[in-house]
Amino acid sequence: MKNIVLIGFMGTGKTTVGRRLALRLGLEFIDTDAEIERVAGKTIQDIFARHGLIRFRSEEALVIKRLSLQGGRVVATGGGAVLDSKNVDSLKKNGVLVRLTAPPEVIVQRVGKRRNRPLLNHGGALLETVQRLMREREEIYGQAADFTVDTGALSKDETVERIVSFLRKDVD
Ligand SMILES: Nc1ncnc2c1ncn2[C@@H]1O[C@H](COP(=O)(O)OP(=O)(O)O)[C@@H](O)[C@H]1O
Ligand SMILES: O=C(O)C1=C[C@@H](OP(=O)(O)O)[C@@H](O)[C@H](O)C1
Ligand SMILES: [Mg+2]
Repeated sequence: MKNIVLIGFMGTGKTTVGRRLALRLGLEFIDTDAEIERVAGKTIQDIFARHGLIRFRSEEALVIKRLSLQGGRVVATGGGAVLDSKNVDSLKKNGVLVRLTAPPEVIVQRVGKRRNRPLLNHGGALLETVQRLMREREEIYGQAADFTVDTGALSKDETVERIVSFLRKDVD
């Protein structure tokens, strides 16, 4: 069985929905950010602050390469994971890629509570930063995705059920 891989922008719900989806399907859950933190023994914020973005991306690529060797799990990626086409190739070899989206205003609400995403923490206007990054990444997410769920007006469990029905159709 392939992995079910959640991709998409920060705050679309990859980590939260991924964990629920794994429970729902009785599969193991893995979050690439949590795995990077475990391997490095540091938080994502620390890795960015001490070593920078490029080092974070290389840790992320290593984690993705390794986890793509195994199937049958739900994988939540970090929002920038698919910016590197090598990561997309690794994830696609052994996984179906489900993209989560949400409007920028919803993203701002969701990430607003906990400012633990270094790329959104530079002190500028949050909505504008989200809109700009989203525009820059839109095409890449769209090309990588096998299926897209707009989570903007959905609860977490409704999002899970959309993914489950897509997977059922995919198997038939
Ligand atoms: N309908 C929804 N779907 C997914 N997440 C939601 C939803 N409504 C609120 N959230 C909240 O949005 C926040 C960001 O979710 P998270 O899973 O960390 O996103 P990501 O991993 O894509 O950055 C969490 O606090 C989550 O509980
Ligand atoms: O979009 C990005 O470049 C990032 C998204 C984050 O993960 P989430 O999408 O789970 O917030 C995390 O990997 C890091 O802060 C970089
Ligand atoms: Mg996440």
